[in-house]
Parts: sequence; C-alpha cells; structure tokens
Amino acid sequence: MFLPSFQLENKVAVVTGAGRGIGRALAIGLAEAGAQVALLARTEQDIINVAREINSIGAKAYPIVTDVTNRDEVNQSIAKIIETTGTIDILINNAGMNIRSQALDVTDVEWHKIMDTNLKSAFIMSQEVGTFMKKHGTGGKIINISSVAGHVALRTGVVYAATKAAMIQMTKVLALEWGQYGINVNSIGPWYFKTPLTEKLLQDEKYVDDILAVTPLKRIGELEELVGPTVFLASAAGNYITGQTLFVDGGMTIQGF
Ligand SMILES: NC(=O)C1=CN([C@@H]2O[C@H](COP(=O)(O)OP(=O)(O)OC[C@H]3O[C@@H](n4cnc5c(N)ncnc54)[C@H](O)[C@@H]3O)[C@@H](O)[C@H]2O)C=CC1
Ligand SMILES: C[C@H](O)[C@@H]1OC(=O)[C@H](O)[C@@H]1O
Repeated sequence: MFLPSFQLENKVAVVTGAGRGIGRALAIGLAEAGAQVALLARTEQDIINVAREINSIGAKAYPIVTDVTNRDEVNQSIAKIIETTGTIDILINNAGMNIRSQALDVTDVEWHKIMDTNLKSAFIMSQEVGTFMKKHGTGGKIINISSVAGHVALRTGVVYAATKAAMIQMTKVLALEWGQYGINVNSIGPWYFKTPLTEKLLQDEKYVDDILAVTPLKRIGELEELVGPTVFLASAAGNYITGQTLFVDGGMTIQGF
C-alpha cells in the first residue's frame, strides 16, 4: 500500500491566532482531520466560539487565552495543554499582524509590535513546544505561516516582509537542528486570502485588480485551499518533508514577464 494517511486521529495540535481568519480555518480543518486542537489567542470570545464550532463536529478543542509574544503565558498554556491531553504533536505558528507603511515612516513601536507578533511569537512557541517534543521522544510537526511577502517584494510593509522572510529561514534552521528528534519544521506561504487582516484591502476593486494581474490563477484563494496543504504537512503524508516553504499563492511567486 503506497497511500499514506492524511488523518490526524489521536493527534494534539496547537494553533496560535486561532480566533479568526486563517487560524480559525486551520484549527477547524485540523479537527475535521481528527485532531484535538488547542486554540491560543488573546481574544477569549473568539476562541470560545471556534471551540464550539469544533465541538459541533464531535471533536475536542481547548480555548486558552494567551498572548503568544509573552514567554510566561506561552509556558503556562503549553503546560495546561500537556496536563490536559498528555502531548503536543502539531504546532501551527499562525498569529501575525501588519502595519502597512513606507519604510521611512516606520516607528520603533511599530517595528517591535510587528517583530514580536509575527516572529518572536513563532520562535518562543517553537522553542517551548520543541523542548517538549525532544524530551517526549515522539517527534512532531511544526508549521509556520509565513507569506509570499517573505519571498518577493510587496508594497505592504518592509517590517512585515522581514518577519516573514525570517520565518522562512528560521524554518530551515530549526528543521536542520531538530530533524534528529523526528521533528519536521515547514512553512506555508500564502498570497491573499480574505480575512479580517485583509478585508479592507480586498474591498478596493483597483487593489484586487492589481492582485489578480500578478496571479496566474486569476482569483483570491479560499481558506480551505490553505487547510489542505497544512493538513498534508501535519500528517504522515508529509513525514519526509522538512525545512520547506510551500507557497499557496495561485502561482503569484512564479509570475515573471
Ligand atoms: N490573510 C492573508 O491574506 C495572509 C495572511 N498571512 C499570515 O497568516 C496569518 C494569519 O493571518 P490572518 O488570519 O489574515 O490575520 P487575522 O488578523 O485575521 O488573525 C490574526 C490572529 O492572530 C491573533 N493574534 C495577534 N496577535 C496575537 C498575540 N500577541 N497573541 C495571540 N494571538 C494573536 C489575532 O487575535 C487573530 O486571531 C498571519 O501570520 C499573516 O501574516 C500571510 C499571507 C496572507
Ligand atoms: C500577502 C501578505 O501577507 C498580505 O499583505 C498584506 O497587506 C496583509 O498584511 C497580508 O498579510
């Protein structure tokens, strides 16, 4: 038999920024594939709502209010997950934000806010979960939600782009260091998807025309089109893939002229 399993039965996944947008879609998709899902975000009602959606399909969910830029809160939440479920098999570093401004206008406060939310959170979550996975000896899957902005130049902010490029490189180095522990570290690089982060931008017809002009598939992605690649990398089907970034972008990053 050659077809590996895409199922996540008996796996425990942790999703950061799981209260809305891509994180909510990934959390529900992982649950639909059989995983129990811990939902980390600062917005309590959002993650309670997502937990209810997951429970409604017969799966288990654990909403845990966490500021994932805060190491103490991360440690407390990870301890709670392990105490409740006994393990962590999958980590999705999804939490992120952007302040779209020209480079000359970026303030120190904005720099630290974007760097902490997008990059520091992924690193400290990976460190704490990676420590458990190494000690527990059962390996695991870490998936970083980067962006095409980390691979090609966009007009949506230099600091955001730097965090996403750093995530792509962090993915490679963690994969190199942790492969010996059976931990796969990969990244998903989305182009535009309709979420609260991009809602206003995607209401501007001219902006959407500009997006489609550089998108070979000539459409904005649907959230389920991110869930499939993520479940693939989180499942046994992705067992021999590590250090990679899978751009889910309608072909945008291959667009030349
Ligand atoms: N929507 C898009 O078109 C694209 C999004 N991405 C990336 O996908 C990820 C998710 O983006 P969206 O769902 O669009 O954003 P969103 O703004 O809809 O959701 C972001 C989530 O992260 C949470 N979050 C923010 N700071 C946090 C913190 N300190 N602690 C815990 N949770 C925190 C928010 O509460 C929210 O639940 C981000 O990393 C973003 O950079 C990448 C490419 C395209
Ligand atoms: C594709 C980018 O990641 C996208 O650009 C933005 O303006 C948003 O911040 C999204 O993340």
